[in-house]
Amino acid sequence: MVTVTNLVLTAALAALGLASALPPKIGTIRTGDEKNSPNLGSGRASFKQVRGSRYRFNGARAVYKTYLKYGVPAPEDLVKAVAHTDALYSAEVKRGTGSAAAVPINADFDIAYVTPVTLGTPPQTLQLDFDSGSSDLWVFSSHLPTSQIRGQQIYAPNKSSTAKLLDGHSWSITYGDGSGSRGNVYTDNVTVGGLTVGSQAIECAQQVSSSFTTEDHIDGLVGLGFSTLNTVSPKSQLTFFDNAKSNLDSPVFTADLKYKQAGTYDFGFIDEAKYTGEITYVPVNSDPGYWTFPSSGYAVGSGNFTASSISGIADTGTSLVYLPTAIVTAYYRQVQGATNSRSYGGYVFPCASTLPTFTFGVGAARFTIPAAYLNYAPVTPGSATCFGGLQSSSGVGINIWGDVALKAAFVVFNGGNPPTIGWAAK
Ligand SMILES: CNCc1ccc(Oc2cccnc2)o1
Repeated sequence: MVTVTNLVLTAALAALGLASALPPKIGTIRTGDEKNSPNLGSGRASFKQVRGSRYRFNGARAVYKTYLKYGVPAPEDLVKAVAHTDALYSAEVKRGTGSAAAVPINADFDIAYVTPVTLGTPPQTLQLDFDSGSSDLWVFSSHLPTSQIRGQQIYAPNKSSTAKLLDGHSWSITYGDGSGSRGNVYTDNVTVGGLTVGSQAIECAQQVSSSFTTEDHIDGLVGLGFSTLNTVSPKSQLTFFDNAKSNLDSPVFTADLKYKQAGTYDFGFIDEAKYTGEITYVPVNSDPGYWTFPSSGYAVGSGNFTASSISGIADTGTSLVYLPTAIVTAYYRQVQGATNSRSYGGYVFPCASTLPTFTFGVGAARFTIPAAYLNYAPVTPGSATCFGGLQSSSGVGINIWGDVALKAAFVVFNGGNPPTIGWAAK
């Protein structure tokens, strides 16, 4: 790719009549596949020329080349035109997309999903929990006491030639389930599914809570909430998505989470093969920093749909669905043997119970969570008592559409202005 510096230098030489001292490289014309060329060995060779995938016809540059070819100084406005179109093309070349797997961390039930993320130079790959309910990208790191690491992959900034300490900065975060972590901050290159952000803030853990230490399949989180929630101090940092947005073909990421199998997170594009029918978009209130959107109501099993505006957040980092007590009690009234257990901290029922589905509305669209998703897991391994995938939000303080709901749909997180969220069947 021709840099503007090269161009200005060439122009300067051209102006002095010393043209073509730096023959500019125009696009990349890929020659034919030499080893399969039909007439090698006869002392003659011809190569099929094909247009390079990155080739962009640039008229101003073609004219400019003619001036160079005949050693005629190019007029100033032509040189400017060439520089301008090159800059446009280089911006276009930089535009991108990414696509990466979201893999359940547990074979038996979907506690959380992790996605491979490479950090630094040479690349260090960690499995991170993409969390639209928070906005810190933090990792298990070489700055943690070894007593707090139990099998997790760590990021070692001192082993990355592109890592830079964000001097004097720190972070500390606590999640809705009481877990948390804190530490210092570096910037480095971060790549997700082929999409790279240079100088992404990577928050290196110096301390993690016990539930992170015991969760050995999660090496950290990638916050995909709004950057206003970021905890880095004294200067808060941007999320991976906010940093990537201006280079994405479209300012979106999508979640296609699945029940007990790997799904995908896509960045910069909407994959039509991942959903059926239409996507229903509704407004997002990003003020609290979450992807807060209005649901239009609910139905339990084959019962009537109750129209009711429910404000809640789409949170890929939370396993379950947390809704107002009135809705949750209406659901468990239909489940034989269900009780709201203080000892287990929520609604439980005999694992053999037949569960109804749960349908929620987004605008005029309706999404039904299959009964299997709502039988979340035995309260302890092998127990005949199971914990519900739908729980009351009264203790949480906010309604949360976690993975149990998200994996029943294809969800578009549109970071445009204004932000919206789209839901589609799949
Ligand atoms: C289960 N506690 C540790 C843990 C793993 C992933 C997360 O992250 C969370 C937890 C709750 C809400 N949002 C993100 O915490």
